Amino acid sequence: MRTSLIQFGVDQDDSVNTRRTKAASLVRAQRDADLVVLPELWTVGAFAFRDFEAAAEPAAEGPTAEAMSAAARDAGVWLHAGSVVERAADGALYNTSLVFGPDGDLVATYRKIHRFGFDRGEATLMAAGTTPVTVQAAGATLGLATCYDLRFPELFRALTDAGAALLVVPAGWPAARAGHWTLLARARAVENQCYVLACGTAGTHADVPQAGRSAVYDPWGDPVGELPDATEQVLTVDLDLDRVAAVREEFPALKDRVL
Ligand SMILES: O=C(O)CCC(=O)C(=O)O
Repeated sequence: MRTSLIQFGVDQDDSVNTRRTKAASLVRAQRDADLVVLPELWTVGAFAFRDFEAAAEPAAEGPTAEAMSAAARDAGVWLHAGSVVERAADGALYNTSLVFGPDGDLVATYRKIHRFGFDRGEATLMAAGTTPVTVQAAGATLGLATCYDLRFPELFRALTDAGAALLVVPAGWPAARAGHWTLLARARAVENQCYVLACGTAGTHADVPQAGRSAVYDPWGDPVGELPDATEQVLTVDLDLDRVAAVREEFPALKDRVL
């Protein structure tokens, strides 16, 4: 399976519409991939809190879903379109990931469970999701998580228990803690014996320099592709899905769980 992680940059001189057009054209350029991934909250910027209200949209029928559905269909790829600021029917905001099939159908949504910011930012502006989500896509079971979720290994264990072989983590992770981003993503791969696809954001937005450093770790924890910095670029990697079962058979640590 070929995956392309688009380390997209949120240019705040652009309108949300322009960002959508740019992201859609980057997705359309990934026709050779089976699964394409975009980062967290790229329509607005994960740290552009003041813009969340204005950028909020319905998850399934909003303009981002429409643009990403068309881009997935045109490219003929499975698309994890990162996340949007979802406005739910009751008016609450969620940080919601969207996954589309190659026919453009929305096949999964995931509301970020762990909100970042302690007593400010996302943690006060958005409601928390409650449900771990897995979805069949591109011949594998994907487990969905978003950015700060990476610090909570119990979510990833639940996704692994639900059959995930690929843990997909779009993020807007700050450069200030770039070491944690790569360490934790790799740890999630090692402890769950899964591929981890960690798709970061490029550049700087809302005065927060981004870590970038998108990476794919295999079920042994080895990096199979890593971007070295936070420039806007695409990381394309071929995955051997049989490697998940092979690693679990060769080193069956998951079977020794007690709790
Ligand atoms: O945990 C961190 O250090 C960063 C998390 C974050 O930026 C987010 O979830 O938006």
